[in-house]
Amino acid sequence: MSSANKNLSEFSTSNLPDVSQKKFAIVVAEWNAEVTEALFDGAYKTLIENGVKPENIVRANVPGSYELSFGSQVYAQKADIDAIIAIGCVIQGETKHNDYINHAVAQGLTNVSLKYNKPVIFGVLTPNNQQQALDRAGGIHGNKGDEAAITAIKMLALV
Ligand SMILES: Nc1c(NC[C@H](O)[C@H](O)[C@H](O)CO)[nH]c(=O)[nH]c1=O
Ligand SMILES: CC(=O)[C@@H](O)COP(=O)(O)O
Repeated sequence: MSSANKNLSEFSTSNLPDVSQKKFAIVVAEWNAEVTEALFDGAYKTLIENGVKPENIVRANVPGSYELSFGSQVYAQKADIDAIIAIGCVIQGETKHNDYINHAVAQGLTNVSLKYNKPVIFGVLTPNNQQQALDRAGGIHGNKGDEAAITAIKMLALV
């Protein structure tokens, strides 16, 4: 389906669970920081807007998206962390390097989530170019960070 001129991050905030006592870790890749900082800002803002207390949000940085799996695992094994949001942006280059990163981090985050029985949200953009990334980090297609935060909250209704 074409994504032209659509906000790809539209979501419902009805029937969200009470997360006033829930603690979130946001793990942020430093590669493409202009994009990942915008995604983090969106995720943080959305968590707060939907009932999460500032003191219950912890942030950690990792060098690149490939390291998001390990960074997320560090927090998933902490008893007081209820959900993890992994933020990254992997922009296609000349080689297949981005494909390997994307597949590794998608599978890695899934593995962490299942191993520790906690929501680990895939807040990683995989654009073909910088503009596509900016469009999805507060641009014409919304902010994937907002979407990742709502997803984390919704998943806590299950556990
Ligand atoms: N090119 C991008 C990278 N590359 C770095 C890797 O994520 C990783 O840190 C390195 O391979 C060492 O393990 N990372 C991104 O997040 N985004 C990119 O566009
Ligand atoms: C996705 C990346 O790691 C990127 O820096 C790789 O670029 P290239 O495929 O041109 O080496």
